[in-house]
Amino acid sequence: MTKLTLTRPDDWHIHLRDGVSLADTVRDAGRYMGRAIVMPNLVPPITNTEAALAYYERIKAHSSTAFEPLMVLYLTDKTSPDEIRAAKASGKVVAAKLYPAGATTNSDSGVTDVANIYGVLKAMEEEGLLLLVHGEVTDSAIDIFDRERIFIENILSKVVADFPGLKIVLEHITTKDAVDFVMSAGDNVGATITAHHLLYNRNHMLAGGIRPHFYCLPILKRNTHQQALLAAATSGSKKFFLGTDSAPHAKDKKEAACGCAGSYTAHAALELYAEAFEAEGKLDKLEAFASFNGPDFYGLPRNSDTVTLVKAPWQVPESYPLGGATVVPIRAGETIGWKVE
Ligand SMILES: NC(=O)N[C@@H](CC(=O)O)C(=O)O
Ligand SMILES: [Zn+2]
Ligand SMILES: [Zn+2]
Repeated sequence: MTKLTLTRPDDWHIHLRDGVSLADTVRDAGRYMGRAIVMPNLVPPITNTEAALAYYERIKAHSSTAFEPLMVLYLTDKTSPDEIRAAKASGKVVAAKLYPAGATTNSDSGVTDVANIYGVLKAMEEEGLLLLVHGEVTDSAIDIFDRERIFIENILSKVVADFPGLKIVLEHITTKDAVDFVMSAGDNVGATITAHHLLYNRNHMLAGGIRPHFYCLPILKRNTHQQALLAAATSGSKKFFLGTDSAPHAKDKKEAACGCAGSYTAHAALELYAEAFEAEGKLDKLEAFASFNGPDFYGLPRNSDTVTLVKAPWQVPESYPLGGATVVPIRAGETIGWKVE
């Protein structure tokens, strides 16, 4: 196949950052994505509706296309059920995000114990606001490669059991354990999968030299987990959908003795997913994953126009501008086989 037309996709998990970076991140995200779930882990985080609406306007000011940001509240130990009701009433906030405190980039104000947000989760269940989850435990005694599995076993399984009416997205899943958990849960539990977790495993990051641009959280796992993610994404199951977790950090913050977590893929998101699906012989399943399953899960309409991917290899630049700095994208200096027309 050399040409593939699909319903316009959406990105159900992206980091657009703020300030001087917005012009660059919004341009990349808005090239062909119809909508994007915009992560709230700014400094300071988006913890209330007023901040979410102000952030929405800042994003829109940089968008020359119909690109529509879908806003997310950042849950803390102090979030109130009233804030959830205000968020829902705004019409712009569609979800709230659980970051276990300390689990990832800018998560210090996150939730220290899910018991602290049970009243909030109840309100979300009643209001129909989705719960998005960074699914990793933060216990320093737990091996970093086990943190997603243990989170599912010890925390998420209980939340799912206690709130059967709450729609939950386990974000950026990285393990066979997560695939199995989501598959065995009810229709109210789904998951996003990144392009980089489909294309790479921890060997790409660590064998033959350490490659900091592959370092993201949850961390790339072994090949058997990558295979489970590929099988899930291309299975046709409605539970799995596109969320790039494109998470830019300036080049010097990545290429450092203690580098930041996050990989940039918004320059070529659909193109990278197409490669992964093609390698599996499952390009016919890309449209459901990229354009149908996300809106269906969120209860939003599918986009009505299309985008076309063509087989036209191109070389990715060594870096892209990011505010006054630069970001090194996934596949920098190398070739990608597909291009969106
Ligand atoms: N994925 C990452 O490694 N980093 C994200 C945060 C996140 O999504 O966990 C970021 O904001 O940089
Ligand atoms: Zn995360
Ligand atoms: Zn993320």
